[in-house]
Amino acid sequence: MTEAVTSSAHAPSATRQDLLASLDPLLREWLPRQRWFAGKGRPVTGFSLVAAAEVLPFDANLGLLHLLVRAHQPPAQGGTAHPGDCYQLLLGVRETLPPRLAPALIGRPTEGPLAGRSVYEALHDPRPADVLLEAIRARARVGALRFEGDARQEIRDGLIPRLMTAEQSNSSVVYGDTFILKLLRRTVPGVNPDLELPLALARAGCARVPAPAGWILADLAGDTSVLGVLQPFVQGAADGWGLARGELAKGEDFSRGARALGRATAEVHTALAGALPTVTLGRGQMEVLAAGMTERLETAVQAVPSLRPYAPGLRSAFTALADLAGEGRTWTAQRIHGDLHLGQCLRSPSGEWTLIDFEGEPSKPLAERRMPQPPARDVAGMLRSFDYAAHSLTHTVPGWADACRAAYCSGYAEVAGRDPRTDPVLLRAYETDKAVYEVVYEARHRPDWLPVPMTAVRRLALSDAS
Ligand SMILES: Nc1ncnc2c1ncn2[C@@H]1O[C@H](COP(=O)(O)OP(=O)(O)O)[C@@H](O)[C@H]1O
Ligand SMILES: O=P(O)(O)O[C@H]1O[C@H](CO)[C@@H](O[C@H]2O[C@H](CO)[C@@H](O)[C@H](O)[C@H]2O)[C@H](O)[C@H]1O
Repeated sequence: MTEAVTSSAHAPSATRQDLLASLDPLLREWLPRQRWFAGKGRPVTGFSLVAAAEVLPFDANLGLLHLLVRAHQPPAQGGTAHPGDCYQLLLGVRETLPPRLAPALIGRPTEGPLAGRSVYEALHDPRPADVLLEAIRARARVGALRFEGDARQEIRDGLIPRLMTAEQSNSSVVYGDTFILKLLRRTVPGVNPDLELPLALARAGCARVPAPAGWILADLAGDTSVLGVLQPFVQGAADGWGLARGELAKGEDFSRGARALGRATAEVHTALAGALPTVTLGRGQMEVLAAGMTERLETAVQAVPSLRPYAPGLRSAFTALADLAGEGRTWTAQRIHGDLHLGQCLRSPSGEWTLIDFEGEPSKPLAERRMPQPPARDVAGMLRSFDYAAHSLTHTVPGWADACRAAYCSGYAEVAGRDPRTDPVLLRAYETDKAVYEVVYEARHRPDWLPVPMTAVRRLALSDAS
């Protein structure tokens, strides 16, 4: 198997174009239906091939084709022209598809090099999924693909792969409940925080984040893109979102869990501040930050008109922050998680919290996601999440979210030595920014959920941190 993954390379360009031409009609239909497709609502007008590698050359009724494909789409309304997002596709190729893989079928090309064969989503199939882990173990190189790993973590063979079925922005395969490989679907060249930050935390000895055991890179035109990260699987873990809602559904308090989560968040922040550069943000930078929040609000109001009546109140959260900066206040910024919510926190059966998914907001450029930011941004994300949990159930317990929010901040303060609530203007600005983001997110992806962030919008528009 190792031999197979190391022996192939880029297909010659004429063949690559044939390959893409034969897949084009299938992908036009299939790609926009995927949960992780970022360009929903705009037609795909064509594809170009960024890279192609036969990770498993077609033989004995099975092949694994690795493609990086750019999907061309017209710009979003009011947006500027864009070369199109690049997606990572792992395509299985078989002469005949066994019935168990029927749901994974993408289609059967009618012409070109794959004519008459079944092309399917390879991650559903244990055999090609196994080849990826083998390639990491073997530190293989296939065309532009580079499979690497941490020599100190043993990856034993024989781990049975299964594709995660959870709603995700990417795709993950669990190997024998020992490792989990996340394959990033929308790929961008450059250092990806989903690998960068867990590696930095592992080096700093922070055990709150699973230490990367392997990773998959692509070297393209002088730039490297991160395509996948393999991490230890937290066995028997439950995520904070399910746990918090479970307690609330039973009428139970979740403040002990929230306090422990606050401590875990502060541990990660402290480790990141020690491992990577921190900067001081003064008037200029904070005014830019507040202006960015205001701009996002204006865009959100255009996209979701029901925000309009609350816009002045929401805007005041951002002007209050700019005013404070104008008075000479400074803030320390550092690398943070960037998209922290209850769903990114896993509790092991022994009660330890782990934080996952350091990708940041995937829709933002890498440079922006990698910028140091005040840690209050992550704290605000978690505070929003407790509020989300409280409003996502039909019956609620009065004061439940407030108790969680207070406990989380207290736990954070116990470790960090500073309570996020002592900076209410910054916290309100970040909470408001997040709630506005959530309104747009829900309007686009889960319209039934829109009332949840809208409740917060009404509260935040009326609140005053001073
Ligand atoms: N190390 C891990 N151990 C156990 N489960 C994990 C681990 N990492 C991720 N998961 C599970 O996989 C899901 C998706 O992972 P995540 O990194 O959030 O992917 P995405 O960016 O695609 O949303 C998580 O919600 C969690 O249930
Ligand atoms: O997990 P992702 O990185 O894909 O984050 C996106 O989807 C989240 C929903 O799955 C969304 O989070 C919002 O809903 C959560 C409950 O489902 C809640 O815990 C969060 O607090 C709330 O923001 C997230 O905003 C979005 O970026």
